[in-house]
Amino acid sequence: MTSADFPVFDLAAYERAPTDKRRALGEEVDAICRTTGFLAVSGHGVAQTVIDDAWNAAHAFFHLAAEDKAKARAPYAGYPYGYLGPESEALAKSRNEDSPPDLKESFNGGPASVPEGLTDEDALAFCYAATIWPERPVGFREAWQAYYAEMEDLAARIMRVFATALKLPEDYFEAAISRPISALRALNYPEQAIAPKPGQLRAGAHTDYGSLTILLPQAGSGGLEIRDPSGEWRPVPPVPGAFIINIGDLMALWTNDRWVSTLHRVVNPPPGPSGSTRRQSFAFFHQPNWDQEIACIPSCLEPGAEPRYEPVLSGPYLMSKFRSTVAPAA
Ligand SMILES: O=C(O)CCC(=O)C(=O)O
Ligand SMILES: [Fe+2]
Repeated sequence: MTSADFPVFDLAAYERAPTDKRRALGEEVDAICRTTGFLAVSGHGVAQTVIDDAWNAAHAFFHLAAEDKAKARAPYAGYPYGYLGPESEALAKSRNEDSPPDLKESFNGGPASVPEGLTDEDALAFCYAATIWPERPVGFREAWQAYYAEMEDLAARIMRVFATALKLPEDYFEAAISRPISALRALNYPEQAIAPKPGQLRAGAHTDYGSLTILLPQAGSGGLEIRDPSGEWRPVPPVPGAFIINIGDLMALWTNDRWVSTLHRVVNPPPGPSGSTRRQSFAFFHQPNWDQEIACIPSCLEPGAEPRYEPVLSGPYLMSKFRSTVAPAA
């Protein structure tokens, strides 16, 4: 692992390594997840063309006229997929903090198919709801789905690293993520011609809700910050050729807070012509099976200690968090 300011984990090197070396690398990941849970992953093997095609498709979508983007709009507030227009979400509300809406718009898509035999009505109405695809740009859906599939695969590989880091068998999480309900979100943070309201950010401070998030911030961009263990806000740099990974609430719950689901946010660019830059990112939110119970992993419990949290179900937990962030119509 190389580490200047920010840890970079070489996934290809890990996967090539023999068991004892994997354990040693896992210990480094454990140390990171105990402090911030944010690291860069290189050696991921995702083809650059897949990344570029999805990135360019999202870029073209966000540059359509507002009425064209609106054709792919989510049909009602709280619907998870399709286009969510400007100021429709306030992430800080997921932590019961009243906040103006985030200065962003997004396009969101869910799992490619519904698992056979799934009948849970909430699951069907929420995470298996249809993605509202835009008609333009041409090829958007194909590029999106190719990137989504790569992210799902990468997330499963990282979950194997996490199992090793927790000194568990590598396939420990496999059954819990066999029918994942992950979501991919393309984010556009527009140029800020008008000054933000007091307390209004590009993305308010929040933790992510699921198992792990795979972020691709725009190359060379700033704005993403994490609150480090000392309580200071610290920038997370985009790392060329790597994805930024962070763990979410379910990993903290699973590990009884051995690992931290770190607070993060996207701050506004400095005012003025040079600072009013648009920023794009991709966030893939990996989420265990809808009906998977997430409870403290026995080996994460110190002898004599009690679990800190009641178990939750992956899907209903995600749904309640997501719905808590819906901003009232302006
Ligand atoms: O855009 C980014 O870099 C991060 C966005 C984020 O944290 C989120 O949407 O959960
Ligand atoms: Fe986030």
